[in-house]
Amino acid sequence: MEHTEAGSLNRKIERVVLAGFMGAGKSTVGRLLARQLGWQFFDADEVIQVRNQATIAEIFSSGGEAVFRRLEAETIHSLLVESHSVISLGGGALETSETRELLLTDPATFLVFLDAPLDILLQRCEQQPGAAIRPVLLEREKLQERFARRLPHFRRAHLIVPTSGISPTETAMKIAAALPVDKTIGTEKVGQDLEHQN
Ligand SMILES: Nc1ncnc2c1ncn2[C@@H]1O[C@H](COP(=O)(O)OP(=O)(O)OP(=O)(O)O)[C@@H](O)[C@H]1O
Ligand SMILES: O=C(O)C1=C[C@@H](O)[C@@H](O)[C@H](O)C1
Ligand SMILES: [Mg+2]
Repeated sequence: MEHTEAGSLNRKIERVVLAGFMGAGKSTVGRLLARQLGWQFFDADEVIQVRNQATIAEIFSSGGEAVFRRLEAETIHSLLVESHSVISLGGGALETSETRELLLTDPATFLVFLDAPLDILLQRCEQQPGAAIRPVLLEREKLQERFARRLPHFRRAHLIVPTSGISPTETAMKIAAALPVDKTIGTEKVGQDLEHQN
């Protein structure tokens, strides 16, 4: 596991956001992590579909990828007001630069990249129901290119968690253990307690 420089700063975290390619485990781990922390859970892909009353496949086929990316960016932006929440992104969300910068610079957001090699990710996706109609999975010849293009964005996350060979529960536990602590508040509290004693 690897913290980037920004990821090792102690600060008050209101939101954990999970990023990674399709099959990385964002939805599975996000749900488990939210339960562990007692926080709310949002899956950006689900929220997009509910708000637009259309499946992702329908949005791709009616408006193309560009329309989907705009709806996706708006949805993620709107979720960033929620506190005590775990938010799982779609696999391509960090390709939108505004989303990327927002998630990396918002002081209350902790961005986690769930990492695994492409062959393992594809095996996981194939085992899931609905694999046959997923727009990005269907464009086989472009997958390697998408993966390579996204990797540098993912690797800027505050925390990188390799997920091969471990379970979703273990992955969620590792993230919970690596969350920054809010030392500032702790110090103030200690200071206040001492003042009361004097
Ligand atoms: N260590 C692990 N962490 C997370 N998921 C794992 C792990 N090992 C195996 N898996 C499996 O991989 C699959 C990940 O699927 P999931 O839908 O959570 O991915 P996702 O990142 O949300 O993908 P998408 O971008 O398609 O929404 C699940 O079936 C999960 O059980
Ligand atoms: O990798 C991608 O580009 C995608 C991943 C899914 O989570 C969905 O957001 C959608 O199918 C696009
Ligand atoms: Mg998902």
